[in-house]
Amino acid sequence: MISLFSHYPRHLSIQQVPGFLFVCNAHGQACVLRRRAAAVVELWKWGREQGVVGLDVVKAVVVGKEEEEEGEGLGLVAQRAIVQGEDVVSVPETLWINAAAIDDSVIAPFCQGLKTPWLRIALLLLHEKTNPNSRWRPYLDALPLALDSPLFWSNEELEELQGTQLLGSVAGYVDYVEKEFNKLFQDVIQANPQIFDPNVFTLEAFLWVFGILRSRTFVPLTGNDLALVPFADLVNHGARIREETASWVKKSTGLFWKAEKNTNMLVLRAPINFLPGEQVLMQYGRSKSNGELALDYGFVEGHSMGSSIRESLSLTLEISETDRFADDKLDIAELNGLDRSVQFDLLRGQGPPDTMLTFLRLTSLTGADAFLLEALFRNSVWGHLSLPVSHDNEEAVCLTMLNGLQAALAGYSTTTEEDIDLLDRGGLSKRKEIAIVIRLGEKRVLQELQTWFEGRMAGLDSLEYYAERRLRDLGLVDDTGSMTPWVLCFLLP
Ligand SMILES: C[S@@+](CC[C@H](N)C(=O)[O-])C[C@H]1O[C@@H](n2cnc3c(N)ncnc32)[C@H](O)[C@@H]1O
Repeated sequence: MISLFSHYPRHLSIQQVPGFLFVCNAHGQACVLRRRAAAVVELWKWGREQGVVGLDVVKAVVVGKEEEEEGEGLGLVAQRAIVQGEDVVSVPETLWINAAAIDDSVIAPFCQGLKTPWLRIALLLLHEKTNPNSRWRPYLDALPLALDSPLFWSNEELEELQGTQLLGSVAGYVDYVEKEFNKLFQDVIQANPQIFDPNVFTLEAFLWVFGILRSRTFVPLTGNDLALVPFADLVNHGARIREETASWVKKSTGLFWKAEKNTNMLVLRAPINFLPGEQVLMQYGRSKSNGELALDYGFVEGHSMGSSIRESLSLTLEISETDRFADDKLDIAELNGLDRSVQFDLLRGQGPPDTMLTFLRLTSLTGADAFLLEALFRNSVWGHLSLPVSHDNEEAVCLTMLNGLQAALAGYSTTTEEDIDLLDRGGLSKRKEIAIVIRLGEKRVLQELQTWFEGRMAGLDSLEYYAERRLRDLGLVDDTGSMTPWVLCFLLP
């Protein structure tokens, strides 16, 4: 038995807290943007005082129309021509919100046992947010309050994601944040209410910080070096940026013989040329799927972009524990760097990956083909499985996939045609459009796979299988598949 698709709850219960953290309607969005645009004036003043370089090269503005819910929020616009590779803005580490800032803060003693970098930063960010005299005040005032990642959608909005893998990921992320928060609440917050007001350090607030960190931090300031960098985090994503070179670059400045004067800078480097008045953009990740873009940043590259590279889906296949050959199959999988359960990333337009087909043949191996599982074949079996093994095995692979694909497609509440029609008609809210682009993309990948496996099923009789290949390798059949004359002589009475 193969478990094809991970099953996730279809309905989630994610509470949205009205008020200071989340303001979610279109009108609220416009107000928030106006407030943020005003806060940016103070931010620029603060940045100049604090030694940020390049604040005359770019200006922060509301991108698109303020009243438009669909906009990109704030963005950086070039005030003069900027050339590819130029250091646009450089922000000294003294302004970053990172591990070093925590060490300098009153909350440092409470963070000592905390291993997870984002939780430590969450504590600092929320602590500073409630401090009117915070040294990051102008930055904190310019941060968005509402985020469009599905982590922050209402249940009604999440309904639009019914059947999608993204919905499962949303549930997984919320669950993760909740577990981390509960532990932190017990170990740190509850025990120190004089420092961490339990009315401020709530699950909703942590989810907001989680969303802020996922949407505003970039390599190399991720993982253990996680840092929020004011100014540099105002750069938006440009689908047209094809360059893979990093736009966030960490630089050490100063004189090497005056080591104590050295300071780290985060440089926002131009990935391409920008004309005066053009928005300065970076590439958030060429290999990110629309699902990942939605989860991390709250936007997708829509179907109008005419590109399918963002349409993808992960498929988890596994060796059933009840399979009588499970141990041998697992042994072979492990010998080839895989596990009992393997996740495959499927991209639109690319068909099933070769490793997935090989793994599927392994999981489906049974009956007369099971001789390939014998120890004698242990080192060569993976190579044999990379090509069709037998009619029965290949048929089992196709049937398993087709059944799984059909079940997955049945989980969506709309058809591809309905989704395309909705997108073509337009007038959708930002979140609804994200949901439609996601479910359409997933369905297209699934349907493409369906077509591929149906085609394979129809052509089972014309495939070459292990037995024929073996005869050919031994020179017992020629390239056309006919028995060589001496074998025929031997076989004929
Ligand atoms: C690093 S911040 C960039 C600054 C942000 N626009 C702001 O208002 O503060 C990333 C966020 O900007 C928005 N964003 C960036 N690029 C976008 C794009 N191409 N389309 C829509 N929204 C975008 C998303 O809300 C994303 O989560």
